[in-house]
Amino acid sequence: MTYYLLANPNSGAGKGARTFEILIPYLEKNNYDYRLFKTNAPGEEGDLVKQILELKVAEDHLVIIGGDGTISLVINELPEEEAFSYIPSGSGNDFARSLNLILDPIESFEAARSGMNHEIFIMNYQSKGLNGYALNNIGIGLDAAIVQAANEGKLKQFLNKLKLGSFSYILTALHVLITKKAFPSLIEIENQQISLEKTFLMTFTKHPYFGGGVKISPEASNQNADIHLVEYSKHSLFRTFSLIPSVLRGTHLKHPLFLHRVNPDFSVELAESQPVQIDGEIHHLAAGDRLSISTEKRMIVY
Ligand SMILES: Nc1ncnc2c1ncn2[C@@H]1O[C@H](COP(=O)(O)OP(=O)(O)OP(=O)(O)O)[C@@H](O)[C@H]1O
Repeated sequence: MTYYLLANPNSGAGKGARTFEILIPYLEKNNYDYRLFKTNAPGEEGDLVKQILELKVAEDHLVIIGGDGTISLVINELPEEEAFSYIPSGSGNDFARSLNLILDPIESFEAARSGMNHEIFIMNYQSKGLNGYALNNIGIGLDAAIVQAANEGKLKQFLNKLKLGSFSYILTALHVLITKKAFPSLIEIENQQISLEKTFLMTFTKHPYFGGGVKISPEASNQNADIHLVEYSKHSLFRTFSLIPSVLRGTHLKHPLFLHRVNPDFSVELAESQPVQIDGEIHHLAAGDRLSISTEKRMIVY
C-alpha cells in the first residue's frame, strides 16, 4: 500500500509545506510507503492527478494536502469512483470545517489511514462557459467580488502572516459591500421561477460555511443531496450593515430580506455578466448563459 500525497505547499501561506514537512519524517519513521507530488505553481493539480492515477493501484491511498482551492481543483480532475482523504492546510478550511476534519497533520493522516469511507455530496455545475464540480459554494455577485478582492489584496497575505487570515475576508467584505452594484437574475427551482431585480448576494452552498467560517446557511449539509440557495437583494447601506451581526451569528436566514431555498437542483440566469466564485476560485458567468447546479456523490476516507 502506497500513500500518494498530492500537496499544495503554498496553501495557507505555507501551511501546506509545513504539513508535509511534519508528515514525512513520521511516515519514514513508521515505514509507511509514500510518494509526494507537490504543485510547484498554480494549475499543476490536474497533471499531478494524472501522474498519480497512472501509478496508483486499487489498495493505494490518495491524500490531498492543501486548502479549499486545492481540494476543489483536485476533485475536478478525479474520476468519480476514486476515494480520497484530505489533510486540511488552507487558511479558510471551510470544507474541513463542514466535516469536522482533524487539522493536526499526523492525527489527520492517522484518521485517513485507519478511516472509513464516508459518502458526501458535491455540486456539479454546467453552463455554456462554466462546468465542473464544487465542494463548498458557488457564489455570484457580492461574495465573488469579495473573494476576487481578497485574493488580489495584500491584506490577506499580511493577515495570513499574523495568522489572522480569516479576518481579511471580513475587512475586504466591508469595502466591497459599499461599492458593489446590484444586478437582475432569474432563478429556476423545479418549475418555479423567481425573478429578482436587485440581486446583491447569491450563494449556492453544499454546507454551512463560506469565507473561512461564516455560516451562510447553518442547516446545509454535504451528507445529503440538498443545495442551499441564500440570496440577498440590495437595500440601503444602513439596512445591509444592520444585518451583518446576524450573518456572523448565523441567524440571518430568519430575516425576511434573505431568500433561502433548499433543493437538489437549481438553475440561474443573469441579465449581465458577473464574477462567480467557485470554492474560492474566480470565474465569470456571462449574461444569458444559464447555469444549472445539481449534486453527485463522492467518497472521502477519514
Ligand atoms: N506552488 C504553488 N504556488 C502558488 N500557488 C499555488 C501553488 N500550487 C497551487 N497553487 C494555487 O493555490 C490555489 C489554492 O490554494 P488553497 O485554496 O488550497 O489555499 P488557501 O487559499 O490558503 O486556502 P483556503 O482556500 O482554505 O483559504 C489554487 O489557485 C492553486 O492553483
